[in-house]
Amino acid sequence: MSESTSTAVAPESNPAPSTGGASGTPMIEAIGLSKYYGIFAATRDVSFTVNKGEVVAFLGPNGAGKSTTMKMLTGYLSPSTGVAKIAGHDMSHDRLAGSRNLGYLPETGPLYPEMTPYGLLDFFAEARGMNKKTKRSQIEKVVDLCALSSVIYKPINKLSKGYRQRVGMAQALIHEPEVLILDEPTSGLDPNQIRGVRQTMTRLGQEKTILLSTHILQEVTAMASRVVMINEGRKVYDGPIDAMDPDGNGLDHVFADLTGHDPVTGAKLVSDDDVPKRGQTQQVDEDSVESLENEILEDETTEEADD
Ligand SMILES: Nc1ncnc2c1ncn2[C@@H]1O[C@H](COP(=O)(O)OP(=O)(O)OP(=O)(O)O)[C@@H](O)[C@H]1O
Repeated sequence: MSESTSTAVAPESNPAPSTGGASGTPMIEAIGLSKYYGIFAATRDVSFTVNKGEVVAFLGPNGAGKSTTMKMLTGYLSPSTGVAKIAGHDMSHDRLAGSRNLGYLPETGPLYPEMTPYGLLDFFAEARGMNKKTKRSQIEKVVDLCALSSVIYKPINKLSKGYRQRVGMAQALIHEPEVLILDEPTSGLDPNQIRGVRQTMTRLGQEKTILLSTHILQEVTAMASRVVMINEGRKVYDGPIDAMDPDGNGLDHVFADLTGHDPVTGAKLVSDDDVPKRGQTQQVDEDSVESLENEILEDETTEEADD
């Protein structure tokens, strides 16, 4: 796995995408991604890059816009503005080529819950154009990797959440993609299942480029080397985990700080627009300052004339 090469500190409200180091090949690129539902912005101008071999945790509280960003990256949702690229392919215009390199685990788990894991994997392998022999060996491989052999012929909707999640993972891996986008892969699992998924991810992280969303902070240190964090649709941090907490207050504290919450009570402290971005000094709108100065000047001139 390559070292993280991103900048430690984030960004202004309208940042250029992080391009990583000179040798890094960008495999996942979010370039100014915004998604509007009416006037509500689910994400606002989100930009970041994940280079080949990186494992990046995509952090944020509930409703921050993680799934929306991931859906845009995978081509399941069209961005209102911005561009999503997988392995260099624009997912709005060249989704098929991008999808060849991509495995996606949606937050909702595998599609077609009435099928069996075997039926589902066979269906996706077929759709990916595999011949009989390749299909059989790929199914065996992912069933083994995701420890699914005991449930392979049971309907997916009768499986526990942990097994369903593993079926989703197997489906994402069936065509050996270089890039994995995993939306909360451990959500709703018990501690043993979480350990299992983390082990699988650690193994996969040796050779793949992974973006995984979570709001579990332990997950971050266990699996990723870098963090991209969003809050209420905006990117608030992009950098290595080590640089997130320079004062040693703990990741819980940093998470609260970056999302404008009290680190002790968890209560929301300020409106999103007032939450400072890490490394961002308060921006002064020079146009407003100038117009305010002009107004004051006009007032003073009028007063002088009145005198
Ligand atoms: N189709 C939609 N129409 C309107 N609003 C939506 C739609 N989809 C998502 N949203 C809103 O966009 C915001 C971001 O949602 P999103 O699911 O991306 O957040 P998330 O970070 O993945 O949250 P969670 O951790 O709870 O899964 C939320 O306020 C959500 O209610």
